[in-house]
Order: sequence, then C-alpha cells, then structure tokens
Amino acid sequence: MSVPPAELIKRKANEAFKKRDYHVANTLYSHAMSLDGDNPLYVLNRAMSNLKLANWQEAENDVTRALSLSPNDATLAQKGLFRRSWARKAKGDQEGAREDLEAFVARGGKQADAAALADPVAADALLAPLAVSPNAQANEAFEVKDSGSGKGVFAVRTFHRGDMIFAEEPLFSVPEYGDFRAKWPAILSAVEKLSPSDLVQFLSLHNNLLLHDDLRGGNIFIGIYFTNVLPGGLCITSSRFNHSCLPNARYSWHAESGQMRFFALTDIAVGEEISVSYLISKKVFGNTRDERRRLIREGFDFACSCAACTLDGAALKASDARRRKAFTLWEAMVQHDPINQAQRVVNDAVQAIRLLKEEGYAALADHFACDAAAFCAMHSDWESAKYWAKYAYDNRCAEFGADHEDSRDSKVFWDDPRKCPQAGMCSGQKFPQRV
Ligand SMILES: C[S@@+](CC[C@H](N)C(=O)[O-])C[C@H]1O[C@@H](n2cnc3c(N)ncnc32)[C@H](O)[C@@H]1O
Repeated sequence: MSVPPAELIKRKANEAFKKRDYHVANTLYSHAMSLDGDNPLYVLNRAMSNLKLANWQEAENDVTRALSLSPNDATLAQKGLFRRSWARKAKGDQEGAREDLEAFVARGGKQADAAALADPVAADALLAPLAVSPNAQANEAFEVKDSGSGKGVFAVRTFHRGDMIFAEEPLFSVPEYGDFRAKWPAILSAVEKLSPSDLVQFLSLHNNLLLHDDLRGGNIFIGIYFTNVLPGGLCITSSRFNHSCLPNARYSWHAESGQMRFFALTDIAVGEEISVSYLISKKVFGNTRDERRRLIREGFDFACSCAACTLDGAALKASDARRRKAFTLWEAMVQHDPINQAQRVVNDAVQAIRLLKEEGYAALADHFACDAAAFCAMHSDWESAKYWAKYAYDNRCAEFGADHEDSRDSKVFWDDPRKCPQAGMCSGQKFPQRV
C-alpha cells in the first residue's frame, strides 16, 4: 500500500460520509487526526461530520483548529467559516455566526449559501439533528469492558466446562506462510479493502506493537494486526480476550464453519474474566513463570499479570515444579520404548494429568490420554485403550466441540481401538491405571 495510513483512513471516512454514515466518518476522521494532527483537511472534514451529528461545539472547535493550522489557505478558510457559522448559529451564538458569515462572503463565499444559513426555514433543514445511533454490540454471554490489562471479556452468565462461549468469523485473514515482514503486503491490502465501518472496528483494537512508519518500517495497521491475530485470521471480538497462563477458556479454529470458537475449560461465574492462553501447549503448561515471562515478552511484548504469573513464595515454587515435571513427562512419552516401557507411559500419563489438575490447568489432558490409548492398543489391552480414547474424546469435545476434526479423530479410536496406530502388535500386558 503506497497510501499512508492517515490518508487511507481519511478516504474511508469520506466514503462513509457520502453514505451518510456520519458516526463512522467522524470516528475515522479522528483516527486520521491522531496519526497526522497537522493536516487541516482531516480536521475540517471532521467538523462537517460533527455538524451532521449535531455536535455543535465540537464542530466549532474543529473549524477553529483547522483555520489555525492553515491560516493562508483561502478555500479552506471559506469552507471553514461557513461551517463554523452553521455551528455557532445552531449553538445560539447569533453574533458569532453572523461574523463568520460576513467573513465567508468577504472571502468570496457565495451569497446564496450565506442566505440559506440566514434564512430560518432553510437553516432548520441544515440544523436538524440526524436520527443516527452508534453501532451497539449486544451479546448475552459476555461483555467487553476495562480489565486490569486494557479491555477484557467478562462473563454475564455462568458457563460450564465444554460450553461454547462464542464463535466468530474473521474480518480478514492472510496466508499463514512467511515471516513477520513477508505478510505485510497481504495485511495492508486486506485493510485497504475493509468497509469504513469494519475499518472503525479494526482501528478500535489494541496496538501493542505501536509500529509507526519510521519504526521498523511498519505502521499502525501492522501493529494492530500482529497484536491481535489468531491462527485463522483477525477477528474483532475474539481479539478482546486477554491471556492467562491458567486460562478458563480455549480458542480453536473450526475449519468447516470458518469460525474462531471459544469453549469454557472450567466453570466460569458471572463477572469472571474469560481468558485464553496465547502460548500453545507445553509452552504454557510446561514452563516456569520466568520462562513464560520471557516467551510472552519476546512473542507478544507485554508483561503477563495473570494469576499464575503473580504467585510468589511457596505457591510460585510449587507451580513452577508442577509445570517443570509436566514438561518432562510430555517429552518423555515419545522417547519411551513402546514394547518394554508401555507401563511407564501409562503411569506418566496418569501423573501428568493429575499434575495439570493440581495446577488448575484445564486443557491438554487429551494429549497424554491419546498416547496412553495408543500404547494400550499396541499391547492389545482393548479395555484400557477404550478408556483412554474415551478420555481423550471427552476432553476434546469439551475443549473444541464434538464436531471438531480432532474430536472426531479420537471418537474413531474410542469406537474401535484396533484402529490405533500399531494396534495389536504385542499382547499379554494389562494397564489398569486410571485417572
Ligand atoms: C489481543 S489484546 C487483548 C485485549 C486487550 N487487552 C484490549 O484492550 O483490547 C492483547 C493485549 O492485551 C494485553 N494483555 C493481554 N493479556 C494480558 C496479561 N495476561 N497481562 C498483561 N497484559 C495482557 C497486552 O497489552 C496485549 O498486548
């Protein structure tokens, strides 16, 4: 995109204005101004949308500011004086309005326009406030409001483990391949295609990377994209979920519906913040607080203030020890000799799942259960294989939904453990351990 962000935003604002979407236009002009506060045209345009929204004082202030930014621009002065007299008249400042109108005419403004504003009937039409209301986002399951970490998502009803909290289609997505910079052209071109109201939503999102044109070559669009993107695309409401290293919800991409979906990992009470983990699998459950801090700083550039990261003393030590142990168990599972160490794999799975529960980490037990199912099936212990496959299936249904492909995969093994990889290779051993 060769157009600077402020200019692109102004063009989208003009587009919205033409469609009489004055709230959207107004918000976009404000964004353009926040990026380029010295451009008098952005301010003068916002004055016009403020007039349309009957924000008389704001319109007057905008014009005054535009005139001071470009005192020698005759066309701008003409337009500005007319708009300000309109605002002043609506405010009841007849004297100020008259002075502006006289100055408008003195600078070559059309008498007819001045007369229209002076004529009470024509002026009424100009001054009638518009019946436009801002877009309100209603949701019965949760609300987005201020949290200790910017905005966050809070439950307005109770949820139980396995409840789907929310599903959303991305505003846009770009191909996953390539590094940070390789994705920029696709991101910028997607932003350029957004409708004005979608651009307002996009610009409302948090920008933690604060990239400006002169910094690392990026810009505000790139910063917002990388602060919020999830695997699957850039979603608006989904971007409001804060991170926790002890999340009570989990997001997953549901390819069939093309939606990002959020499921409750634990019971969630009314008023509780709903959080997800930005770090995946062992990176979050298998790392100590200091290691997670480093990963979050490197990957997301913020200092995590979640419940697990704010532990101290003995509680922190215990949490770190549980996570270290769970990580060791995760790594060891794939290294065990499948013939002679199957017993150990099942024991490790039981131990790891218990550790996660003790830690309050309510995701990913399916990973260990799947391995246990495969080893039991390998040794022809069909009853235990079924138990573990069902365990994995139940947890996947709760975390992704029964219609997710990962859940369906484990249902295949639960229905018939003989379909597990290398099923029936050995026989004679039983694995009675259960969680
Ligand atoms: C995808 S946004 C989440 C919503 C964001 N809080 C907002 O206001 O829109 C990610 C940003 O939220 C903040 N954040 C999320 N989780 C956090 C946590 N556990 N601790 C501190 N800040 C967090 C960080 O600024 C991060 O860059």
